[in-house]
Amino acid sequence: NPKKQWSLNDFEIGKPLGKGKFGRVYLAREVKSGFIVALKVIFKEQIEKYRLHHQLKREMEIQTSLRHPNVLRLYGWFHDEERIYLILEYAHRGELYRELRKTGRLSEKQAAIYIASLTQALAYCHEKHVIHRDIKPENLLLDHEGRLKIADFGWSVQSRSKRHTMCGTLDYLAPEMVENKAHDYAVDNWTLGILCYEFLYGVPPFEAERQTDTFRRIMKVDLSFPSTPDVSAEAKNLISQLLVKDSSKRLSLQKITEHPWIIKNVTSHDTII
Ligand SMILES: Cc1cc(Nc2nc(/C=C/c3ccccc3)nc3cc(N4CCN(C)CC4)ccc23)n[nH]1
Repeated sequence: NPKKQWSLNDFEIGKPLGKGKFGRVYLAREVKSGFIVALKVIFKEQIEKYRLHHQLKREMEIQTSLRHPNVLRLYGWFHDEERIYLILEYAHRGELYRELRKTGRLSEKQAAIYIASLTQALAYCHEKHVIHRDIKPENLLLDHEGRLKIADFGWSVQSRSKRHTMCGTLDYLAPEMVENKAHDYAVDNWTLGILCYEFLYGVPPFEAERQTDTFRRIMKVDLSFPSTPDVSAEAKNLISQLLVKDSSKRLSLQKITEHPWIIKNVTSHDTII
């Protein structure tokens, strides 16, 4: 229940799942119910040192308010002297990018299912005036049914106006973000194009040795499709309609769900549950 005041005594802490910038994430079990969660522990001095108090507060408000099958739940939080604890939904199959590294790349059907799930999650976030801005494989988790969950709303913002803040690694950033220009919801549409390419080819489209080269390739939208693996024309068509420099010309989330490649590969039951 959301109003309960949680404390560390309510949980048995399990193995560490990963280490983020500001603390670690642990497997944990709520003692009374036996309910499994992921407990994200953040050190207050780290937050104060980088003056991220307001950003963390915003991440928590945003993630608490979002309820969608493809958005990782933030059930609640508590703090003690030195740390803040976020009680997060546990995704049993871990990080999507590890699956991507293991298999190299995904089948067109699997890639389309993930893109359709992400599109539905983003459409939900955008109607709640939330731009995620940092969708990348590291922020995508898989639950026990292999359903995709967007995690880590650290860089998302409640937005009614244009945003001007720099964030994230370059590979996934839209030109207007890389140029530090005003940007809006359409940055997430660009990122869907990046992810779709990476799901199918195993690497992001503008990858380069040095960040300056990635920057240049993004600004030029220097997009090319290798001859192998052999990727369908529909998939390339969708990617080409998302990786468009003019953000107003990118395919809308609605149009993505209606795209032939999505229709062909995703029967609705895969993503609706
Ligand atoms: C918030 C959250 C995480 C989570 N689940 C998992 N997170 C992370 C790695 C997490 C992490 C956290 C911070 C920084 C880096 C990684 N790794 C996981 C690895 C998992 N396994 C079980 C399945 N195995 C095949 C691979 C290892 C399962 C769940 C994981 N659910 N909810």
